Amino acid sequence: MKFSELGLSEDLLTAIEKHGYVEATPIQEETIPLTLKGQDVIGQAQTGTGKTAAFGLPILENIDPDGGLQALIISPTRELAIQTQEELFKLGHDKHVKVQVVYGGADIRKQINGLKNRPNILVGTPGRLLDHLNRKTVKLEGIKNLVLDEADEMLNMGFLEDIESILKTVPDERQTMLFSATMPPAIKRIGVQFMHEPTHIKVESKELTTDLVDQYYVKSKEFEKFDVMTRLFDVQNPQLTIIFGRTKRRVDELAKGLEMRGYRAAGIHGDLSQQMRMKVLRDFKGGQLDILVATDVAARGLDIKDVTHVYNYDIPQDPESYVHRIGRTGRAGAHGTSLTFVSPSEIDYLRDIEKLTKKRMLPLKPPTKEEALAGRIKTATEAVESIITNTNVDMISDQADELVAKYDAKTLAAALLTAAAKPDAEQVPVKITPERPLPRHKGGNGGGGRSYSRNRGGSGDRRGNGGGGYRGRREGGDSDRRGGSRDGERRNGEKRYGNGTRSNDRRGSQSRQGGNGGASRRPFTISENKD
Ligand SMILES: Nc1ncnc2c1ncn2[C@@H]1O[C@H](COP(=O)(O)OP(=O)(O)OP(=O)(O)O)[C@@H](O)[C@H]1O
Repeated sequence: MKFSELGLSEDLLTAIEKHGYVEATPIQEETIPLTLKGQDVIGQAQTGTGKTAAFGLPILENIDPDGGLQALIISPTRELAIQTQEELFKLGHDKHVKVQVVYGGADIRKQINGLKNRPNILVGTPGRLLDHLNRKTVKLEGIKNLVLDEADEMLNMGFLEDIESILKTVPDERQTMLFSATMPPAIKRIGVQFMHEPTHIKVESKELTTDLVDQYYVKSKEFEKFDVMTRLFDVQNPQLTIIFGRTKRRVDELAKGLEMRGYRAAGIHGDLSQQMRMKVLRDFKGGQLDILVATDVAARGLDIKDVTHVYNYDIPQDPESYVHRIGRTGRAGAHGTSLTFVSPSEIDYLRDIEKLTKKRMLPLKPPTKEEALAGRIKTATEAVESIITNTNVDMISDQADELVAKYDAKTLAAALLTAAAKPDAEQVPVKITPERPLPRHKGGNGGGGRSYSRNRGGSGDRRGNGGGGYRGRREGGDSDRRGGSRDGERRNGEKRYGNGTRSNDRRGSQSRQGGNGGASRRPFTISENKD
């Protein structure tokens, strides 16, 4: 359906067109007319289907740019808050709508100065919003529209108290919107208490996850996982990848290990400074990194273009988390692949996920060393071909002549391929501290039977609670349940193989431009439904 049929004004329709949107997505089509009328809405649709614009456009439509603060959007993570601010700013630019973002880990004085400019829409994370409320640097009495983005996350026990405190200061006569791809019934019941006769719009689809993502799993023992993963990289040749780990320590170690093996990788989690978090994300978006290793801090809402693969190095404890993690790929019509490692004792968790998503993951056999090497050489061959295309022979003609006089063509080609393939990289020892597998649980609960008790877990160690209470989170949305993070371990991706140029790096720019269309992603072995 065209946006022009949804009741939006010319100003916004022009902005939407500039933004490159042609047709409204189903969630936009169904919710925009209702929200324009002022109704409370729970909007549920698959990841990457445009929920931000679904709640953002009606808000922008009704904003009076001279009317001060009228809308509040609460986000679970800083990065998501920033992203939402940016999107609404762009869409509302022609209408001169002022959109500000406040989040933890950033200079509060700058935010206070910004707030003096009387924004119309405020996007924020709960902790920092509360901070501003306590300092009286923000007043919410003019709020007409309230959005809890990633609503189930916002209403889980880690955030609920903060949300309740914030909502006490927002007028009751407001429009409230909850949006998420997942909405467990127990959480929805909590949310409804903050709403007035809401309509639940659930974009019906057979599955909860988008069918644009091919979902695989690999059975693997804890100590084998790292090598299996890098072998999978060799055969799959992923272009832009997010790896999710369970703890901050895990994320640090994986990022470091990948760098040691020559990959351009960096980690992101809640113990890093906000500056570092933003730098890592910027580098990933800008092509300076090929692999982002993350805790669940990056699982919700982040919209990064062209992520081709999501790897769950650790299977998530709750099925909803899986939906959001793999939803970082397969967005806005693009295609993606996800792969989840599962230890033999964690298989019940996998089945729980499948019950929630109503989709089977396909089992995948770990590639052998030989298959991995073949994958590396294939990628290296493509890299060499690209180097040849871009080589200016005249520039190093004399040295080239010398080499040609000394060696035969095959030796030269093999040397070039070896340099590009770095077959020794797999030998670089990488030690990843073993994590205990998730506690066994009997008779999968299908994602519906967890108790959303009011225990507030904070950021402590949640392991071993057997999935009883929903996990607790603090600002930053980091679900890390254990400490042990090591700040600043991230190193420059080129260090280890530093004498090569970046374009010589097989994980480098070549692999990003290559556009291999998935052809080189295929050759890995699929053994159908062994479990
Ligand atoms: N009507 C549209 N046409 C084309 N692209 C769109 C449209 N609406 C949104 N998009 C784009 O689709 C991508 C995903 O949108 P968005 O981030 O809002 O998804 P989401 O449903 O909120 O996902 P998640 O559940 O992961 O938060 C964004 O890049 C956005 O700009």
